Amino acid sequence: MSTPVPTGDLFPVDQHAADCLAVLRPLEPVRLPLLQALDRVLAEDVVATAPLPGDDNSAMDGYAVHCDDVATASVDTPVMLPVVGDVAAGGPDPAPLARGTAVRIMTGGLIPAGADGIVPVELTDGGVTSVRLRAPASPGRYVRHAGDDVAVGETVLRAGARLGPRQLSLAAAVGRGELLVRAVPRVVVVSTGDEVVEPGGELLPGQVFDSNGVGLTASAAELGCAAERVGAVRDDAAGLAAVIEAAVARADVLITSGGVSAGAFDVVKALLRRTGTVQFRKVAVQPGMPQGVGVLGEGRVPVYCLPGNPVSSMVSFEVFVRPALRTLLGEDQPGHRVVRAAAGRGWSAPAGKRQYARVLLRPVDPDGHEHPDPTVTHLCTPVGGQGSHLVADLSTADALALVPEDVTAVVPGQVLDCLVLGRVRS
Ligand SMILES: Nc1nc2c(c(=O)[nH]1)N[C@H]1C(S)=C(S)[C@@H](COP(=O)(O)OP(=O)(O)OC[C@H]3O[C@@H](n4cnc5c(N)ncnc54)[C@H](O)[C@@H]3O)O[C@H]1N2
Ligand code: MOO
Repeated sequence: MSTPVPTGDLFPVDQHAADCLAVLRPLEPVRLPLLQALDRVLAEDVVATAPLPGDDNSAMDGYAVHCDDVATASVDTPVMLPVVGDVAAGGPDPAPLARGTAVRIMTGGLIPAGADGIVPVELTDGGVTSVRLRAPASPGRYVRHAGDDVAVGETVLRAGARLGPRQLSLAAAVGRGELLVRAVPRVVVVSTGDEVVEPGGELLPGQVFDSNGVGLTASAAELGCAAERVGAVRDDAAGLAAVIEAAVARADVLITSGGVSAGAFDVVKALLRRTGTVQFRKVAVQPGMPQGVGVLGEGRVPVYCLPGNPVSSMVSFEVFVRPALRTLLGEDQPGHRVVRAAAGRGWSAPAGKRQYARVLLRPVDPDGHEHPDPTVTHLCTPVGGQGSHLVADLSTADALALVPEDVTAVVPGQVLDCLVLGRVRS
């Protein structure tokens, strides 16, 4: 892990983000039948071993002809040709077509050698032994050539692609029955705190529902991880140690919330610091200053210890954990989706910390007159409140506006990079 560069006594945001990636180890990929690979991330390049289409074939039901034989055909002067056979899709290789003859051909049927055009059945009398053709054919028209779509040796899907229906269909079309895909990371989320209780019950004075556990687990699941929420664990070192040990045994990634600041009962920090493999630090970020990162157990399972304040835990996930999980998922572009937005109004930011302000986005005027810089696509305005406990305002936000460490006041019109929140998949 990297050595801190001084930012006062705060740890630089980018170094913490780099450490969050450095603790990852790639998971073994698995080979799955196509339909089980839906929504998974491809772990291999898929290369076509045959052209697509595989052969020259007809795009229409009609008649395969020599174009020269029907050059004069029209409604008033139809051309009659003997029909020497039928070609169905999937049928045997047809015999070469002699001049002055036609074959009835179906969509997908192989073009006989010599034939260079198709007359669709609608422009004929549909004859079986002989056919009256009311229109000419032009060479190559309605013929789908071998390799039109995909050439032999072409890479049709690249490792890192998310496999949706169209990608699976393409894999099938080039002849694959199975694909090598990334394993689904098992993510276990452990909430901590004596005051934290199961959502849906009754609250006693001072208690809060486990909103962090729900939000973090849903965030990991939305990315495609197998996410499991462990209900709140009490601030008791022995109990927490047992829960964490069990979680590490079945997890590829462990996320904790709470217990990482300076309080007398911050057991996550107290317990995991003793392992020597988890670093706790105050990161130069708001919200989300207290953070832990490291590995646990013989399997060196990555662990991210996020602060308990609800907005801090969710923003920390977005900034630090989301890119790590997307990397583990094998996505080719695990970074944040960023839009550039001009501030609709000003607001204050803390000195020496990078602020991730919760903002609403709206697209700038599509005529482009609203902002002279064409890379600025949106306007951003802060949601009601920026406090680390304001989950209602967080839920309305579209993005996190990145306010650099040296900015203490965002002025109206200032251009900021904004990390778009919500489902963004490669
Ligand atoms: N003296 C100091 N106090 C604090 C500092 C500091 O540097 N010095 N840092 C502050 C900052 S910034 C943050 S963020 C919080 C982080 O605290 P912890 O990670 O130790 O979290 P807790 O103390 O356990 O809880 C904080 C807050 O969040 C509520 N909480 C906790 N877990 C959940 C949950 N699963 N669902 C919903 N809400 C939860 C908890 O009730 C507390 O209100 O520390 C500051 N203090
Ligand atoms: O840094 Mo804390 O995460 O703002 O409340």
